[in-house]
Amino acid sequence: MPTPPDTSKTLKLERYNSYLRKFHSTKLINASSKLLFRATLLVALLLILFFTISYPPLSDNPHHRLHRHSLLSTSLFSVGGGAAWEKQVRRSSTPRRPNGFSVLVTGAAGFVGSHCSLALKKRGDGVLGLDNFNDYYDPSLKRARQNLLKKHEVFIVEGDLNDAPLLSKLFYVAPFTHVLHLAAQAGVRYAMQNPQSYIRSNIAGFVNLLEIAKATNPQPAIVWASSSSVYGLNSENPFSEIDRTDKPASLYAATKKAGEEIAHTYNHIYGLSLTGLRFFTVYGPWGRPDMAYFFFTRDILQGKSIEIYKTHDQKEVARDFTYIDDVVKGCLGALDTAEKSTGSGGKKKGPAQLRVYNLGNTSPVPVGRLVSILEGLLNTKAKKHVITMPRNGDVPFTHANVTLAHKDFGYKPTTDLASGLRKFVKWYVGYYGIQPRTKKETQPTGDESG
Ligand SMILES: O=C(O)[C@H]1O[C@H](OP(=O)(O)OP(=O)(O)OC[C@H]2O[C@@H](n3ccc(=O)[nH]c3=O)[C@H](O)[C@@H]2O)[C@H](O)[C@@H](O)[C@H]1O
Repeated sequence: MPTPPDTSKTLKLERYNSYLRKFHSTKLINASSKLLFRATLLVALLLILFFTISYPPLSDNPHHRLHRHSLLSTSLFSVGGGAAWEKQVRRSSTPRRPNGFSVLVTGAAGFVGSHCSLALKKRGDGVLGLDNFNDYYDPSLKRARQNLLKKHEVFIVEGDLNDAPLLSKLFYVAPFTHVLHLAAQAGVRYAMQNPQSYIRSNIAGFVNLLEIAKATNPQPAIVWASSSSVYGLNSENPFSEIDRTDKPASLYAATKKAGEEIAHTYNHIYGLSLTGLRFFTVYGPWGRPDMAYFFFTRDILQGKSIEIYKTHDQKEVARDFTYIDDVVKGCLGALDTAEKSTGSGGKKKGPAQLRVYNLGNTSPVPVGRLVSILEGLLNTKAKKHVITMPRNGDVPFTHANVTLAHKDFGYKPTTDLASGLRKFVKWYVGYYGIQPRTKKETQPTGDESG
């Protein structure tokens, strides 16, 4: 019988191989588990880091518990410009003086907005600007104002009042104590060309801002720009805050009047502290090119004719022109005396302050006189064309009684039209690089009337 083959060696070898296979697969599993564990840990750490930078703990920022919910529910972590952007928002809005304010200034690249932002920043308040840089007038002027503010460390976020996620994010990132709401569609006559823009900015945008502000915790106090135009066809003289304002002459005026009523509602339901300021034809350096004193200056210098309105009963049209520095003092006075809102997170806790003030110059000047002052300052005779005021929403005259603003925060305008226009013209020729004309160069031209 043949001897059976010796399998003991083969068996041993197989057992050994199987042991080796088991050993290697266990090692492989261990290694991949370790790798998976480390990767998970890294991702977790990165996530923690991201949320810590983007959203400080609520205990650090009690301002917006509600907004955390809305931000999460609508996936708004991506709103704004990331961590560096948020840092800029925080830095700009943080006050540098003890008990300083943190103010959101809407319309910060605008005329009144840029002046107020600088004044607040200079005294140590935190200021964050918001502006949509629309092209109602030359946006390069708004960019120039933005650059000026940047030099003074005021950051302007580019965005629209109607952008609720953006506003929520700003209120979440920066605990504003105050809002100075100056963003608006301005201009009386333009309302006939583009009525919807007045509804979008002055009504829908304002309501959007109030909706966000009322939901914050604590709510900010709000000071906002109303207008002398709310007096409309009022015939009381001078205009006092207790006079009727139910006869607006333009859609612009109607939207500002609507703003005052909307302010009443948010004060009544939610306890928001609201102060409306009725500005009277504000003028000065860095002003608005759509306003008469500004484009009269441009047209006089370019030798173009200008139209001076007279009333339907052949009287001169007059305005209570108010110099920007006086208005800025009024805005800061209103902010300083604004009481805290009483509501929190959308619930009213008690009665809150609701105010309206005239901010005018108390001294109306006919438009013809304004033109004479400009002619003197520019050493140039204007080509005047006097016409009956078109039916464009203009009112014949404005005249402010400022007793209330004086009593409550010491408002006292100190700049007459001639001194204010001198400062404006100095800025204008400097900004546009115009060589001032000497008396000899002046070309006398006859006044044209029509
Ligand atoms: O107080 C306000 O609440 C408003 O003030 C400003 O409106 P107004 O007082 O109408 O200023 P502005 O247009 O400069 O006309 C000045 C004068 O020139 C007359 N005017 C105007 C144009 C023209 O071609 N000829 C002319 O005689 C005109 O009849 C008027 O008498 C802001 O623009 C407005 O946004 C709002 O803030």
